Amino acid sequence: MLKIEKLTKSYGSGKVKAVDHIDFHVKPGEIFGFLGPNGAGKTTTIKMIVGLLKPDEGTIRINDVDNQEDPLEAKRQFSYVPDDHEIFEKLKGMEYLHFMADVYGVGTEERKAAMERYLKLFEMEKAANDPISSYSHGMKQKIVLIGALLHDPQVFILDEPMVGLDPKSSYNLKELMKERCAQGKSVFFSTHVLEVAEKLCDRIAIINKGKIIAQGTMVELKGDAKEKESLEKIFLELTE
Ligand SMILES: Nc1ncnc2c1ncn2[C@@H]1O[C@H](COP(=O)(O)OP(=O)(O)OP(=O)(O)O)[C@@H](O)[C@H]1O
Repeated sequence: MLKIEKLTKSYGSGKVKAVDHIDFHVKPGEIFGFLGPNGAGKTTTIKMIVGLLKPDEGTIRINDVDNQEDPLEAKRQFSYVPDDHEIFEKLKGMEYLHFMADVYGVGTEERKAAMERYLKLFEMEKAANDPISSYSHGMKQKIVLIGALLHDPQVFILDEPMVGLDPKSSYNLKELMKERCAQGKSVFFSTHVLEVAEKLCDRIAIINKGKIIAQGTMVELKGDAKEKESLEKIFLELTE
């Protein structure tokens, strides 16, 4: 569903190798966590997957569509929730949602039902009529999440999605991730919250200095580590 092979990206004419020949495969029905210390290469990887950065080498297939050969079709296969919220602040929440639904060609009835469901779930019904410029960080995160869910993507890609969400919204997002996976869709997200990754993810990859240093289920990762304990201990041991 999301297949990454030999993906590589350098900045500053090759001086900083941010991502160095990484491979991973997110299967249908899987929640896949992407972990790593600050500056490890997570956001660079995600930006290549969603088409915001051009890889130096490697391939990215989203739902069997190569994102360099057919970028438009590849973009129809996923939704992306970035870690910064560079959205149209002058729009009202509702206007932004209609814009997103238009971009993805979501029909009138379908968008109405999805908006009703997700605005209620994230307690944004009233705020949807206010300009996004008046929103808190968490509210911006929620409107971006709702916009990303409207076209019911096969692959849901999120960069640090829990940051700024209150406990209830964070819980609801985790439940939504599980629901999507039960429907055979995939979720790929980066996080620094190891407890969330440990509880939620079917599989995890740990990236450090641009290279994937461990990958697998929690059981498999524990098998690789000296300390057969928490993901936190495994993470600290592998990235030290
Ligand atoms: N636009 C850029 N120009 C030059 N170097 C960059 C640029 N963006 C990222 N880098 C460098 O690439 C490396 C990987 O950065 P990246 O943002 O992908 O890491 P990250 O794992 O997402 O980090 P964090 O957890 O801190 O968000 C770092 O060394 C970073 O300094």
